[in-house]
Amino acid sequence: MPVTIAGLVLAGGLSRRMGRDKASIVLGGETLAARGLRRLRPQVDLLALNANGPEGAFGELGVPVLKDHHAGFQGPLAGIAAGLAWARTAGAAQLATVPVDSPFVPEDFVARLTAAAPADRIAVARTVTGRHPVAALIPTALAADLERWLAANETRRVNAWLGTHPIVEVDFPPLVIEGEDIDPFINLNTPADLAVAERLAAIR
Ligand SMILES: Nc1nc2c(ncn2[C@@H]2O[C@H](COP(=O)(O)OP(=O)(O)OP(=O)(O)O)[C@@H](O)[C@H]2O)c(=O)[nH]1
Repeated sequence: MPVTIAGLVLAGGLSRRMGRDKASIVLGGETLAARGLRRLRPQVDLLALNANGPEGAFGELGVPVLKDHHAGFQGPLAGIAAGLAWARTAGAAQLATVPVDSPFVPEDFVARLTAAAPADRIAVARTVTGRHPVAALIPTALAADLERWLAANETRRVNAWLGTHPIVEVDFPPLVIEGEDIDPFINLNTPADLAVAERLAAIR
């Protein structure tokens, strides 16, 4: 039987450097939340958004909106924990996570990860700029392990938890746009990053 894969767009952060909620920023006529979901949808069997805004926000997107179980904006690991619990309950064997502020997630993101790693291993995307720890495919069997780890540890660094498991790093080539190499997991943290993405989205 094929493995059921759930997808999660991580949009639970505070967007302090951007100065406004990144998930609601419009790029190429759609919000980054809608864009992230649209790009991930064909790659997975079920889909959710992780966001910590007011109740009912993002309701128009038609996917479950998962809030962190851990109060106080504890970073993406809290969102991943909420996603793993949801995906496991829904019967998925693996959870693919992407950050909402990566608008060029490749069409073969999940396919490359599944091809490179057995279903019981964590697979993480890597490009020339290094590892992208929140662009990952994680067995849902690790849901309880992550909860225990969060309870037992102060740090919330994603790489700190990943380091407690064997990881398969999966290489992704650059996107070539107008002869320029672009990291497919480019991250929009600031208004300047957004200006670059607006230029790229207009071309692409
Ligand atoms: N669930 C959840 N996700 C988070 C949290 N903080 C960051 N993220 C997500 O983690 C990814 C990387 O986020 P960052 O850019 O480091 O943080 P941010 O809050 O979005 O932005 P800054 O406030 O500028 O650091 C994005 O997908 C965020 O939505 C959090 O407290 N909870």
